[in-house]
Amino acid sequence: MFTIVMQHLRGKARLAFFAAPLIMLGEVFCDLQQPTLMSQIIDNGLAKGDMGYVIRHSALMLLFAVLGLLCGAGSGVFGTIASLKMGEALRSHMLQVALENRDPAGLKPATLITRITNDVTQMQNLVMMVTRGMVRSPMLLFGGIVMSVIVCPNLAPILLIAMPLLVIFMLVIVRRSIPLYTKMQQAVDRVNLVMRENLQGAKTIKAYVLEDHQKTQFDDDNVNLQDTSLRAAMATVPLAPVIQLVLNLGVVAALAYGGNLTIAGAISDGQIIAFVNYMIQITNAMVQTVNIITAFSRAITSATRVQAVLAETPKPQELPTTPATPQDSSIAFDNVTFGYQQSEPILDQLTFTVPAGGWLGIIGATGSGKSSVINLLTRTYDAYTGSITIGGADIQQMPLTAVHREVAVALQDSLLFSGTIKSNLVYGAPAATTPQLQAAADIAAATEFIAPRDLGFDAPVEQLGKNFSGGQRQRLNIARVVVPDAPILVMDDATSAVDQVTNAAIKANLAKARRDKTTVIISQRVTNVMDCDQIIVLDGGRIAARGTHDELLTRSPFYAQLVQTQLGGE
Ligand SMILES: Nc1ncnc2c1ncn2[C@@H]1O[C@H](COP(=O)(O)OP(=O)(O)OP(=O)(O)O)[C@@H](O)[C@H]1O
Repeated sequence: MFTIVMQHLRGKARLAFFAAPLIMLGEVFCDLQQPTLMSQIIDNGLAKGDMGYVIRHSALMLLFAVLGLLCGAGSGVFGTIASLKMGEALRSHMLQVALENRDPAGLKPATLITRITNDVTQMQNLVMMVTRGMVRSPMLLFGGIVMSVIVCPNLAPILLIAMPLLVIFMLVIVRRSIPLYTKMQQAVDRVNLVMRENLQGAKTIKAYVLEDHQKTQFDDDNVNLQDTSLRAAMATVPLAPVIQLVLNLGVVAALAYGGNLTIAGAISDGQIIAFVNYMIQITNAMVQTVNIITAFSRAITSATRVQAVLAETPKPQELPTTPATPQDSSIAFDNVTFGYQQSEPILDQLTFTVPAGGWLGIIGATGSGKSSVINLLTRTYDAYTGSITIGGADIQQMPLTAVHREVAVALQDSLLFSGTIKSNLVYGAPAATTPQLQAAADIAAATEFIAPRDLGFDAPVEQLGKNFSGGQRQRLNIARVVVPDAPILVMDDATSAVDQVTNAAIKANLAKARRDKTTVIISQRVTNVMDCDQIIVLDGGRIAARGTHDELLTRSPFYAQLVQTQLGGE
């Protein structure tokens, strides 16, 4: 946990982290002066009727109080800065890990969100408490004990009995509470997951009239969260009252025993009052220590969960000493075999080539492996056998960014981000000009719904593109992928939600814009692939047939059947 905190405290934040406890030492020093000064006022001022002594020492008490206040405020400001900056750096690091992770299966969004928000907040709380309390509490505790023994050694045995009992009690409670806090964080994860699914699937839930069912399920998870939170809180509840009780009994013992000693003339009234005051300071310090330990136990659980996310950091890509550079935009798969789980091959000994400027169509039943081909081409997964080259360059020998510059992919799931149409279209080419955006929108047949909007390309896009229809989102997605004009364009079922007429227009526009540029069309619609130079029919991860549209009509019963079903007698 300390490593994570220190790694994310940089520059001024690290300075603030160390400055806060140092300044806090000033407050502790000032606080520790008060009981002694009070005792001196009673014994040397009031008892002897020396009002000058009383006034001078009262002024000194006031001075220490003001100095202590200033030190406390300064320490608070520095502690807050350290805590906020650490949280900011840690959140941004975790988000970066999540974004760079090439196998998103390891990081489920719901748990990731809880970890980035809730768990980081627990760690921030700890930083805040550590910077203020870590010095204050032990110093007040230690200083209080030392000062009380110095001021009134006769009453020291009371402390020697009370303190060890309290320390043992605290350790037992903390040991019990840590596993409970782990369970509580898991319950928060579960509530987040269910809430996220319900919000995302709101339409489906309504369509199946499942509102009550989903609500009951959510209530169950909520009750579970409440139970675990309550049990975790209950585990630490006895701490403060027990500490208070033991130390109050100590005060009573000090007054009773000390009273007898005063009568016997062994100690003065001022010494008893100072001792009792130090005991109160010790009590406060112990309660603060308990709070810190509770925050520690929560933060340790959170740190473990945060560490699990940071551990997903992709290993830095080992760049080849001489990176391969594609000579052109041709693609070659040579004997490629791949499975998401090693035991189950999804692609089996796949071999095909697309010459530079060629158009390849890939068609096949659902689950036949069409998208997996593209997952390999874009290096989303690397664990395959055989070789894949672009322009003669092995993609394993190319930096990932170079692969992504070569290959632009329009996926079926057209995810838009909140912002404007323009901010979405320039994702792959930040310097794109308005005429370039206009040309891309024309190709994607998106101009017809962009132009009528008051702000045109500056029109707002809501979260996930909710203010556009499914087909419109796909058209914006196609425009976005066309803007950078990559050497290789892949359309993976990218027009599945677009109507037939618009689909035909997009197809014609693309054919014109990318006449001599390598293009791969993956589709369930025969019309989308039938004009390609070469069409591959995939079946269970194997190439069942290949050829032109006319050739496949005779070579592939599956293709012929598709044509018959989709085009009828045409
Ligand atoms: N990330 C993944 N982890 C595990 N298995 C996967 C993953 N992605 C796909 N698969 C499996 O790989 C097989 C091929 O999936 P793929 O998405 O390549 O098929 P597809 O032909 O594109 O299907 P569709 O036309 O339905 O999009 C399927 O059986 C699928 O369940």
